[in-house]
Amino acid sequence: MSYQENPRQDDQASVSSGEEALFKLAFQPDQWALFLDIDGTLIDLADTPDGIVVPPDLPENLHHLSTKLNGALALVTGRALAYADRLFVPYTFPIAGLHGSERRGPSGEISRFTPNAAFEELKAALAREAKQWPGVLVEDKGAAVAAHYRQAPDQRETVEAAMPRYLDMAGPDFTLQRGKMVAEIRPAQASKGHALKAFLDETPFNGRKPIAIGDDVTDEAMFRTANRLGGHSIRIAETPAETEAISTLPSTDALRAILATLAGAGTSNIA
Ligand SMILES: O=P(O)(O)OC[C@H]1O[C@H](O[C@H]2O[C@H](CO)[C@@H](O)[C@H](O)[C@H]2O)[C@H](O)[C@@H](O)[C@@H]1O
Ligand SMILES: [Mg+2]
Repeated sequence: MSYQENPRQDDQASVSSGEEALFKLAFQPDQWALFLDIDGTLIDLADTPDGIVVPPDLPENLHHLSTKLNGALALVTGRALAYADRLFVPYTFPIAGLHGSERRGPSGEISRFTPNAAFEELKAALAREAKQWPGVLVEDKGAAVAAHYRQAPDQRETVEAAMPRYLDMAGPDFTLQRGKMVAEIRPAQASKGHALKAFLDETPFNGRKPIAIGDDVTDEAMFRTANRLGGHSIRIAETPAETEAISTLPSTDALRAILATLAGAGTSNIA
């Protein structure tokens, strides 16, 4: 397994940094909280949003790891909360969806942004126009809407040209979020960084230092927050990526292998 450090150091130092950061969970399970992005981090990317495959042992490994951290493990995703929940049945975790616009804390209480009727019309208009963009998929996520061009990279410019128009229609409560082969309009007031901080204000996350792991532009906000709070941040990146994450891991496989080890270690806690 190889790691890259940001800023780059020699390979051995990078390996130590990345692996050591995660193994802090094992040696100090009452001092750390884990924040995990989903697509491109826990789960391999696929051609379409619905094409992802959840590795069969992943939900249970996360459940065991969460138990060892006394529940201080949260998912922080751009997916809609309800969709993300379905990926990990029978387990549920504290979770932030739509890049932090909806959140279910450890108590089970859900807070979310509710768009007005005009946003429904906007989504319908985007879906209609996208029918003229061969291969582009529109994903209705409730309070957000994404236009995916992974299956039609030649449509990128068309999508990029159109989305600011839809953002204007959506108004100041919304922002344009870019991601991997996707542009989406989502509520502006939230971010993954704010979501991470909100979790840390609640039991059992409070008093712990965060480790945030992600793979995309939207995750940079939680990397910054984790770094600022004295925690650690790890970006999943097969190739060098511009990031504020303190270290990187080369693949979802590499991360899942470490999480599986952490999940399996010990009985009552990780140590
Ligand atoms: O914050 P995340 O959990 O990483 O979610 C980010 C977006 O993930 C999904 O889109 C991405 O993954 C798809 C499946 O692999 C892929 O086809 C697409 O190109 C990627 O952009 C999801 O569909 C989005 O709603 C999330 O915002
Ligand atoms: Mg991701």
